[in-house]
Amino acid sequence: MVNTVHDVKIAVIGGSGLYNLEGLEVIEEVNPETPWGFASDKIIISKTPSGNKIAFLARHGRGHYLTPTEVPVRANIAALKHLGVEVIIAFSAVGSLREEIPPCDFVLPDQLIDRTRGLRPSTFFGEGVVAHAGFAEPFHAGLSDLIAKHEKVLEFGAKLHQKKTAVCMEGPAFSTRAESHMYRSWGGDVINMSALPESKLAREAEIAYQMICMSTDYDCWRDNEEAVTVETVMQNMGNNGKNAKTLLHAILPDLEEAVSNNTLVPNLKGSMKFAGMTAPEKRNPKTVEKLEFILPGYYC
Ligand SMILES: CSC[C@H]1O[C@H](OP(=O)(O)O)[C@H](O)[C@@H]1O
Ligand SMILES: Nc1ncnc2[nH]cnc12
Repeated sequence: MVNTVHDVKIAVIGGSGLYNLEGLEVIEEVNPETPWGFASDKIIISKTPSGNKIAFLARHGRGHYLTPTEVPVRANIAALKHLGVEVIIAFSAVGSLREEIPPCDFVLPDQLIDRTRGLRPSTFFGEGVVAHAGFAEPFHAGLSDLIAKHEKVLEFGAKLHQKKTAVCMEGPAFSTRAESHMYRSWGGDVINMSALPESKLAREAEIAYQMICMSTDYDCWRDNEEAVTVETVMQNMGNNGKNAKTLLHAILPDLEEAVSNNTLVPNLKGSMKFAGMTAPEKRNPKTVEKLEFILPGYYC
């Protein structure tokens, strides 16, 4: 039941300090109702320089009125999937847990540690349809490589790091110093409050998902230094926001080509077809109907 009227294959999710995409012609704003409710805000559909469509969604809403815990992530991912989205580039402001990732550097994590507290619905399944998505590699290696090729466009001396581990905490208060040290001892490189369940739900919806983390602070593990504040985060988001837009414009041609030729590896299409466990006669018809919105024909 992919929405052929819209047929938008690429989406961008903007986080703290990134509430729009500049430099692209806006075509329309849509707000589809999903079986999991409405998205954080209207989804803005724009035209790329090559004439393709691209969707933008502000994770916390434009004006930032949703805490990380309150973001309706299932509705966000379902709404994007329903528009036809196959690829999500998700931006996030993160704290750095490593000396070598100063504020303004960008990070493409390939691993993730879940420190959310079970307050966020984190699956489209349950209620009579059981399925288990593979999540050993929580981000998309092909997308990460495609993005990393464009590191040179970053300004303000920013570097781009690949193959790092993100920690996703519940928030909204920041970590204690003890927690920050613990995350470092676990191998965490950056920390945010948004990578989960966004990445997991994208995987369940068979959407290739890569988060672009933008370092804004050193969290609070540097013992004699001031701990992270919203003020520090937003100060650094000035430069980060500019770099985010520059990077996005730089990767678009390659991304559009990869999506239209279906060359992104791994190819997630069809991956959920064989993830289901529930016998057809035992499936709850109401849940089956909801799942038709994102994975049409898979469980009916
Ligand atoms: C404003 S600092 C904490 C806040 O910033 C990040 O948001 P996003 O990932 O949407 O850029 C982090 O995850 C927290 O939600
Ligand atoms: N230090 C931090 N902890 C969690 N989320 C963040 N987002 C930006 N900086 C952060």
